Amino acid sequence: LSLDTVREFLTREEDTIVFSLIERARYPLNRPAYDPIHLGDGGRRLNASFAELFIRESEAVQSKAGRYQSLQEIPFFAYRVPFTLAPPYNFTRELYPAAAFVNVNDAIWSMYFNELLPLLAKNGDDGNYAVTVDSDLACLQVLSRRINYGRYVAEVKFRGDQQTYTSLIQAKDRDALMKLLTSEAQEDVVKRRVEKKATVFGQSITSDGPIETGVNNSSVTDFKVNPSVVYKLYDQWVIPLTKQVEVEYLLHRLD
Ligand SMILES: C=C(O[C@@H]1C=C(C(=O)O)C=C[C@H]1O)C(=O)O
Repeated sequence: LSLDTVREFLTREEDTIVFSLIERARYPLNRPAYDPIHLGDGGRRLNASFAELFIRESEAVQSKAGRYQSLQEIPFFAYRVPFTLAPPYNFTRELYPAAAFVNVNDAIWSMYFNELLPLLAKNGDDGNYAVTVDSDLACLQVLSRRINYGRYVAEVKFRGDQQTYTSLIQAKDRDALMKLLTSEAQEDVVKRRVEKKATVFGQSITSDGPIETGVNNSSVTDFKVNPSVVYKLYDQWVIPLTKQVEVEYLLHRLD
């Protein structure tokens, strides 16, 4: 584990994030999938939306299949699944055990449904609720993995400067920790790269004609997902939440 390898991991996740957003943007908003009122007895019996039920059941299957044996994966719902069906594997435990539980899945959940989804999907309802919500799950899973990977980033940064981090952790100085782990230059690189990936991955490819790589010379409607929405996703949510995970992890790093 080094700063280079954790940054390579985050870079690769950008591809998955952009493609999962492209998939979700294919479908209209499909609002009935997100409101408990449309399920069961006016929503009173189940008290959950179709999206919640779908995600909970899907995660339960994946939990049984061992998905969450890896600390890189954190479910949105808690499961009491007694055993895994998967072949056993000894995952390397790079994280500090007392801090490994840190995650911001609740914040990711509400950001995704309340802020991002309305920017991603056009108004409309085509009834394809299962495929639509399946694509939500794919987005949520990769966003969760990327953002909660802040634990690994924080572990690397802690090991790289134990003395400074230790005194700030002992002083519980969140602001100073945030400042120390922040690299504005790196954030700028990430945001500009991910916006560019959205312009490249989100084009309709034809057998002739050039591939555009700039945001400025094509109109936004040409792209399968608006590159400025992807920029905004990283600027306002992905990076700030990743840093929040880093700070929370560090605050438990000496427990
Ligand atoms: C993840 C890192 O820590 C912080 C968060 C970043 C991000 O979420 O992309 C980028 C730079 C840092 O401010 C890092 O240094 O790579």
